[in-house]
Amino acid sequence: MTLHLPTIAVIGLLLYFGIAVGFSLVMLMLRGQPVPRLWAASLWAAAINTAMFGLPLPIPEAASILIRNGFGMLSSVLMVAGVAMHVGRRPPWRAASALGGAYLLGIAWFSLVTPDLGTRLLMYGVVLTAFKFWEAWLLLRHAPAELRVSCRLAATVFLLDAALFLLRGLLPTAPDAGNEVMRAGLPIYIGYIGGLFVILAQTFALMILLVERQLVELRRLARTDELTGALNRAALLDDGQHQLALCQRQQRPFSALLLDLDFFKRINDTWGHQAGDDALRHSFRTLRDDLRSYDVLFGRYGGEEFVLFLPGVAMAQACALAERLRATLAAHPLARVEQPAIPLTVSIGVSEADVGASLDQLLARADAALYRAKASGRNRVVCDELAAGAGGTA
Ligand SMILES: Nc1nc2c(ncn2[C@@H]2O[C@H](COP(=O)(O)OP(=O)(O)OP(=O)(O)O)[C@@H](O)[C@H]2O)c(=O)[nH]1
Repeated sequence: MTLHLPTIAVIGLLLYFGIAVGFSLVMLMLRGQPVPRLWAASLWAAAINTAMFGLPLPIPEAASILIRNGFGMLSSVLMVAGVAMHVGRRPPWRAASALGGAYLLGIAWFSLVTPDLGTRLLMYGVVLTAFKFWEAWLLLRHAPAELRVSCRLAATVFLLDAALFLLRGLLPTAPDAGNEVMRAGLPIYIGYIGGLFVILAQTFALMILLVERQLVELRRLARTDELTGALNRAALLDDGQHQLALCQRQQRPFSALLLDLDFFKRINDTWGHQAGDDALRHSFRTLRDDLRSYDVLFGRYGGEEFVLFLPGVAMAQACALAERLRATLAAHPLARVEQPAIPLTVSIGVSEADVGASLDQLLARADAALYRAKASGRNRVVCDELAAGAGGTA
């Protein structure tokens, strides 16, 4: 098989342009997101770099080498910046540009002052290896827990790419090769053709990173109440079911609080729906802040009702916590700009799960207790009388 560099470069060029176009479409789909934008720009810079490799320009060779390598470095800087942003780090613009700039100075020296293809290839291999290691390190070291799978897969591909860049850099070219790098034989073929496969693998790795992020975001949205940012009813019941089953297996107590804001309709009717929404947000945040030190499930059950599940907590402690929450909200009215604050109170029903009880039964008993709290004047806690040792508190 006879291979020569321009052939490989043309194949790489077609591949890179195809990938750059495809990724730009992905970027348009995910409009507004900076990471796909950086990666699409990186792939375009790599495509131009490859195009200049395969299709010689009518300009002096040294200028062509510098411009070509400039696009190569631009591609690497954009890629590592995108990877850093993807894992929630600040893009390392300065460090990456410094590495790219130092590399370009070296390339200028070894193309203008003492032209040496072997040294340029060595430098290219080493610097690209450094960039790929950097990207893999960012993905492995800083991946958020929920994105770990895709980050590990992508890091593996980046490390493979690093190994191929190192191989290509370290393999000596034939002494009289000139631009005919491929004359060095089979290992060089493997390095360059392997590189083409890794371009594809890297594109899929980038797609996997984006797909997992979108899935995590969709899942978060599906579990979140839009108005308050609390867990929504479906997520609350789902997680509650799971925690209740776990507590029952471990023979630990499990309690539930049903919290209902008092006279909420009056807030809407008196100060408007917007003030009602503000009151809901404020109530949730105030109660959540008071619960920060507890390992609990707290979310919006619907309308002006919230539910708190307390795994491992028995009735007496749950009632004490409910009383604390009631007092906290009563002490924190909704402050408004240049208008009187709106006082807020909450009625709370508390229940504890019996052996083998379902979540529905637990909530029904908390609801019955809440009904009694409302009937006996509101702004109070009632603990389910069926639970052992429990009593109402006002
Ligand atoms: N602003 C706003 N109001 C809501 C929202 N969800 C439910 N509501 C209102 O909450 C009010 C609840 O009214 P009621 O069920 O009569 O309860 P209440 O006025 O709090 O009376 P008690 O619970 O008996 O103290 C209704 O007017 C609903 O329209 C919401 O997301 N935003």
